[in-house]
Amino acid sequence: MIASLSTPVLLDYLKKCRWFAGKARQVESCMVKHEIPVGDAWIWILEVAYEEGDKETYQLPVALVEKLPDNPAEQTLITETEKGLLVDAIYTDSFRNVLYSRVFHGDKDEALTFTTGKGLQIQDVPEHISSRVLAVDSSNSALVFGEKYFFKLYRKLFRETNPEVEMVQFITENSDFTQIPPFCGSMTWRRAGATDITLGMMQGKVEARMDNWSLTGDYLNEFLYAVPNAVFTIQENVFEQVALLGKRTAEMHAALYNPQAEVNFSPEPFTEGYRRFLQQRLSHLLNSRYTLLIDKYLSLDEPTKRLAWKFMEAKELIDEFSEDLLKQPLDSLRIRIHGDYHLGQVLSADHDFILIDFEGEPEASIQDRKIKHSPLKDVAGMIRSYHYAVSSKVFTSDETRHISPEKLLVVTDRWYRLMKETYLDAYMEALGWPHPLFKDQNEINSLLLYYLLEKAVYELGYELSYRPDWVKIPLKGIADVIREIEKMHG
Ligand SMILES: Nc1ncnc2c1ncn2[C@@H]1O[C@H](COP(=O)(O)OP(=O)(O)O)[C@@H](O)[C@H]1O
Ligand SMILES: O=P(O)(O)O[C@H]1O[C@H](CO)[C@@H](O[C@H]2O[C@H](CO)[C@@H](O)[C@H](O)[C@H]2O)[C@H](O)[C@H]1O
Repeated sequence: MIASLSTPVLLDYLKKCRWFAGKARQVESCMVKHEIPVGDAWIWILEVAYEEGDKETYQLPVALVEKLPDNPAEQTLITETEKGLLVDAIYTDSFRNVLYSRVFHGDKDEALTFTTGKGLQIQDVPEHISSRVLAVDSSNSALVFGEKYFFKLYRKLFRETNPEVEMVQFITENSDFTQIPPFCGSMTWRRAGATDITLGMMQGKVEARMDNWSLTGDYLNEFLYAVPNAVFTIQENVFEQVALLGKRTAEMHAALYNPQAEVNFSPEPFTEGYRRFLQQRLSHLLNSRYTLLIDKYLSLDEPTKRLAWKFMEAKELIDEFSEDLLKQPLDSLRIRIHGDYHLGQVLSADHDFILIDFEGEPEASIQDRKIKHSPLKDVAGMIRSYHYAVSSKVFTSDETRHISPEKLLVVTDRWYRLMKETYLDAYMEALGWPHPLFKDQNEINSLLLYYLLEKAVYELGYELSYRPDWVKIPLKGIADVIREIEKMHG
């Protein structure tokens, strides 16, 4: 061991890191479980045990240096030791150089296996590649090589191959879909008798102007500016962008629909087991959200309380809807999907969109993230995101502060419905009809409604925990689904 650090020292450091997910939990212990040599640095595998709940495993590359780099990031220095300054090795040139070189050569040793992907260009030899740490607000760390390659160093580790590596590699190697950054390589920790653990992945670097959440926010600013003058106007280019995203989404799903693929990626029917999974997941989500909502009820404002009541009162209706849907025969198909699809996962570059972050839904276990779903789950995710975009904008919009909430709701609902319709139409048109992924329009409608509900219920938990002011957004999404179900029941 190059240095032995106590729990308080490690914890003090971890708390400075954006990627450490345990900040709000009571830590019992934090220790270095493994030390893997990489050049003149080491990768530490940390195990964090909490007073309640499951342990977590994190990756922390470390190096000993004599002096810090100029303008060090806050997370550079871990601690001072007798042997020198212990730093996060991603901030040293030598560690980054070794990573790139080993990906480039597809190098292997006892512990680490590096692979080289199709997107890595043979002329980009390690000797000529510069590197830096990218400052992004992310749950992992991002390194850039030669301004051409983006290396994601996973921080929280799972005892499995990361779904992102599987997805990006599959799309790059088995389709001609070009709207994801191509797979360029990976880094895996391999031990006899244990499952592989993914430590990093390299992809092409995107020169993105912004993500689609910000872009949509800009469109919304223009839109809301006109609303006080009783003008409802959406520029044609906004429809074009939304339709383009629908098309790119369909192309991504077409790339993932591959009947010749091996079992990991081959399409599957709606089996009994999957239906049971869906039902259990929704019921688990609902129960945990009812509990959270009751806990936080008194802190909610009046309009949010009303929406919360609507949700609680609809419990029976929701249960019936999910039972009915999962009892009826479903002949659509399931494939691997993005799984955490929203406007923030879409980068805007060269007047087009690039889709990123295929790690799956943060709350789900790594096994659940690899379950095949109808691609309508992604479609529902993006539709919910348009609802979020317009709803969150009105909280902060100066232009609309004199408009009555009722009037504002009518206007924003109209904006959302137009975006939803445009996105869905473009998606269906690009996928082509009929398509084996969907049996008929009836199944599309029911499944979409189901996934919209599931997503909004998931979001309710996220907002109650992290952004209490936004709780009304998913609650309104749930209320919309309840209205649709009521309509179906006549
Ligand atoms: N291939 C890429 N090229 C350039 N920037 C990227 C690339 N992938 C991600 N990013 C940037 O890094 C940020 C974090 O990436 P993301 O995949 O969402 O990571 P995480 O799962 O760690 O949050 C993105 O919002 C984007 O700004
Ligand atoms: O991006 P992550 O993988 O961390 O996803 C989590 O955080 C998202 C917020 O950053 C959250 O997304 C929700 O808010 C978005 C706006 O901030 C909105 O576009 C999404 O539609 C909405 O779901 C996501 O749910 C959560 O898993």
